[in-house]
Amino acid sequence: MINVVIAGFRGAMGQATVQTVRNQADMKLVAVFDPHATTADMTQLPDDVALWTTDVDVTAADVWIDFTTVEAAYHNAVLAIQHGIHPIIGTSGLTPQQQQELQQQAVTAHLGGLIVPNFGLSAVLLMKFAQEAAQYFPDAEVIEYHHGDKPDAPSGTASATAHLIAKSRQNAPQPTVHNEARGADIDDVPVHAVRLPGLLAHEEVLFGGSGELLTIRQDTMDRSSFMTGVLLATRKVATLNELQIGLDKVL
Ligand SMILES: NC(=O)C1=CN([C@@H]2O[C@H](COP(=O)(O)OP(=O)(O)OC[C@H]3O[C@@H](n4cnc5c(N)ncnc54)[C@H](OP(=O)(O)O)[C@@H]3O)[C@@H](O)[C@H]2O)C=CC1
Ligand SMILES: O=C(O)C1=N[C@H](C(=O)O)C[C@H](O)C1
Repeated sequence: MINVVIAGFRGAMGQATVQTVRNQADMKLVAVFDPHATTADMTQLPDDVALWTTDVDVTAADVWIDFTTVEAAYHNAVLAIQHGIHPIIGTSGLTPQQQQELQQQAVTAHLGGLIVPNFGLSAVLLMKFAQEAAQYFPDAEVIEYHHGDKPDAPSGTASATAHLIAKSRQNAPQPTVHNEARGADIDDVPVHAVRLPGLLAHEEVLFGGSGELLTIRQDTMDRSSFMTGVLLATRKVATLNELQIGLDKVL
């Protein structure tokens, strides 16, 4: 049995994850973590699910699934690692430095974990294909589209895609003139963020070559698409011996 704690259980992703975990025969939701929650927020959950509101409450679980905010996620991951709970961080927006610090803490604690920019298979494949395309088309731009409630920009997926493109391309790209209208500069990859009601989560990568264009696009229509990846990560995270980045590490 895999004992799971979910942080951010009242949010859109947290609620979907609570339902999904509770439907698995090999998983048990032992607790939810939210410093702002009260027992009144627990009405939908069975009596044997604990509410953890402070770090001293945190006791025993195998896996910590985090869908919170960028302000909370780093602290939550530290807490999980300190208590020997494998972290699966779905929350976006951790800086490369924060990710490296957490990786170092996991090494010290001899604990595996995952930081997952996107649990959806279409986005995981988009990142893989973008990495491959960047070897042949060094000139690339990322456009991500999300629902209007998303507070962070660019998305975690777009940042990860830009890092992977930069790592993969060997030739220097054409120099880009940077001004506000050219998007954020992530590893010399321009990244553009669109926020509109009606959207959920979508990403395009445009590669330009001499007289040709390649466009790779993925569309997330429903949050259920993330749940297969969440379950896969929950089942496999204990097999990792460090804090890895990307769902592909357990595919
Ligand atoms: N990796 C992936 O595939 C995906 C990642 N995400 C990411 O997941 C995160 C959450 O998204 P979403 O569910 O849409 O956002 P929501 O705003 O719906 O939910 C966030 C929740 O986090 C809670 N929260 C805030 N601070 C803490 C804390 N310190 N400890 C525990 N809970 C806390 C909030 O509760 P309160 O009201 O009390 O503040 C809220 O319920 C975002 O970063 C998003 O980008 C989203 C989709 C897929
Ligand atoms: O906030 C969201 O909705 C999403 N966040 C993640 C991100 O920032 O990349 C994953 C997905 O795009 C949905």
